Amino acid sequence: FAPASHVALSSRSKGGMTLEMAAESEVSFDDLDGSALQIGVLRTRWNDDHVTNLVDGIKVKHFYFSKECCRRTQRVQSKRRKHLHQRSSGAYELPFAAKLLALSGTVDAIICCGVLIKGETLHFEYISEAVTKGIMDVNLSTMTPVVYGVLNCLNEDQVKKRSSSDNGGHNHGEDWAKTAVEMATMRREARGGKTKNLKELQAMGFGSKESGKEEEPSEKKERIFF
Ligand SMILES: Nc1c(NC[C@H](O)[C@H](O)[C@H](O)CO)[nH]c(=O)[nH]c1=O
Ligand SMILES: CC(=O)[C@@H](O)COP(=O)(O)O
Repeated sequence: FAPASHVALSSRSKGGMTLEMAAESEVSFDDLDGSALQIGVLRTRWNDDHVTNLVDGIKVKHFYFSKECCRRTQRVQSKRRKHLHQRSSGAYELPFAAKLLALSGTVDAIICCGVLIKGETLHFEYISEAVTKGIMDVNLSTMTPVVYGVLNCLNEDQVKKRSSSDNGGHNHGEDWAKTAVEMATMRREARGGKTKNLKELQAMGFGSKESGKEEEPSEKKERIFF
């Protein structure tokens, strides 16, 4: 096989060897329209600067679909600021916050955004595994798409190459935003255009069997936190 320096940046996994990074996105998406969707972004305060870069990447792609969409989304964002952007302390707290947000019924998809960097102990391995599993659990137990926007890196250099387009890097937040829109659209289509499905909520212990009607989120209801 060729040494890393001889291989194009975008062919990271060829020949079973580990290359330094892939600058370009390795996945393509169809044209997406996120204008009617509410995407919740949960981010950590750990590794604040890197996570802020990732969230900036998410916003760029979340709002890029059209100018009209951009204006509308920003309006919704300022009205529902709390729904769209919440901070948790560390990555370990993300699945819990995501479950709360999913069960609030106010969003079509969630992006959990954080950065774990290996230290001296096994802490990194345990937290990474728990967060990965926790986020998948929230996906399936709440039937809300929760995007895994967590970088698990051995050093800060690896983080920089994946959280910023500077110096030939690629901001993964851009792909996470597209993934959220794609999955939220898939969920809406599966539900015939509705945000909430009463049967699903009942299966999770929410909603009332008597009402017999599908509930849509109400802006007037007092909500704590989300
Ligand atoms: N070291 C990192 C952490 N550690 C904190 C944990 O996520 C958690 O907040 C704590 O164990 C309390 O439950 N978090 C990150 O997001 N990134 C790190 O590099
Ligand atoms: C990912 C971590 O939590 C890590 O920074 C902890 O560091 P250490 O293993 O040196 O305690």
